[in-house]
Amino acid sequence: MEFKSNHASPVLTDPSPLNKSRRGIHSSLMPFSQAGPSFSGKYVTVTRKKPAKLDDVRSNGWLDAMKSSSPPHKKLNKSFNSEVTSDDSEFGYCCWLLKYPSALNSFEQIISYAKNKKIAIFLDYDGTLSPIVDDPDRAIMSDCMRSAVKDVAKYFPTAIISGRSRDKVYELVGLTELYYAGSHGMDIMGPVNHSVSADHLNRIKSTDHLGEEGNLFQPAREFITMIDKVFKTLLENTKSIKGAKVENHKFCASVHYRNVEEKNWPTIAQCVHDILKDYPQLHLTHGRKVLEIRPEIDWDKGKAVDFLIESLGLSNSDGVLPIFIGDDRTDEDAFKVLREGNRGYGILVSSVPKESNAFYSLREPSEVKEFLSYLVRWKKLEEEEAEDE
Ligand SMILES: O=P(O)(O)OC[C@H]1O[C@H](O[C@H]2O[C@H](CO)[C@@H](O)[C@H](O)[C@H]2O)[C@H](O)[C@@H](O)[C@@H]1O
Repeated sequence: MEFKSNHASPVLTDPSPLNKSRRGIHSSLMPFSQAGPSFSGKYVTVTRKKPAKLDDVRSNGWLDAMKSSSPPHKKLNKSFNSEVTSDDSEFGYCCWLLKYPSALNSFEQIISYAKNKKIAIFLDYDGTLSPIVDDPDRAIMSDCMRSAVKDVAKYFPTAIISGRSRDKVYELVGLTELYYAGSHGMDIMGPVNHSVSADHLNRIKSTDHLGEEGNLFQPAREFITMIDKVFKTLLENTKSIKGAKVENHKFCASVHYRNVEEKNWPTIAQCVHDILKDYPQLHLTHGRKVLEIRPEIDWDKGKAVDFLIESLGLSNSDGVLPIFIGDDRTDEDAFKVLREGNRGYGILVSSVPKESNAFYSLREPSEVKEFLSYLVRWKKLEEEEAEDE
């Protein structure tokens, strides 16, 4: 079955830059002219920055990228609900499942491949362990999810790799038995007891939230001051845009537009563009209704997965099966690393069809919880059987 077509395709193709060659926002995409005040004739006229024609922005794909960056809210779906629409989208989803089968329905297959292998679990936070909500500060993980993650970490080395700051994600998850990587993997606290190759020069010994010794790896250390400055400027420049929210993740900064009226999205884009113009050492990535400014270094969630696998002493082995579960564009880097090396499974969490480097899919965080519980049950059983033998 062909999923991609120009019309009425069930698949949301992703027009945003997943690859590094399309980083940043070209100035032609911006809504305002860059010219300053001009003076003419006998009257002094100040040329106001003019909003660009929406059509220009649209034809360049910028607004499309912003729009397609997250599925619509459930509450919106309801208000526009019609049986035909929901049947159509359900059909589209079922077709999509042929390409990205449900990890729950494919569980037997996954564990048959995992037999005699050591599974390592990598989890994204927002949209994977917690549902997507309007206010990023209210993205709370349920108690059942917390206990599912806690259980899985008893049996498998488990790490959370989030776009949020490491401190923030630890605060939200609150489990001491995991490894945490914040800022899209630019801030990793890994285990200390395994040797890591010498090229990871930014690795230093440190203590974790419990005061335990760990290996702290921060490849973008020199950007901390710059990101803080960028965060403050963004805060100032977006303060008049209703609904805009800026976050400082220490090694990257985010500008949320989920709660901003669509007509103001070009203004958000302008603010981000202005920053990128001033800081060529930074670049843009897209998340779910969020623009993120990151250091221009060769590091992402995929590299973070590799780093953690090595830190855990699990690299260089056919006996390891890494599984990464995530929901947004930044998770694609990790899916890609696992797919390219044929090393493990990426599982995309999505309730709508979209192109991905993942192998399997789960519809929403509740299915993630179920999948983690399946893994625990299977492992327990395997251990009990081994004891009986
Ligand atoms: O890598 P993640 O753990 O998935 O973090 C990615 C971003 O997550 C947060 O934003 C997203 O979730 C919010 C709460 O549900 C939602 O309001 C927002 O629209 C989403 O983009 C976080 O606030 C971002 O800073 C992270 O980069």
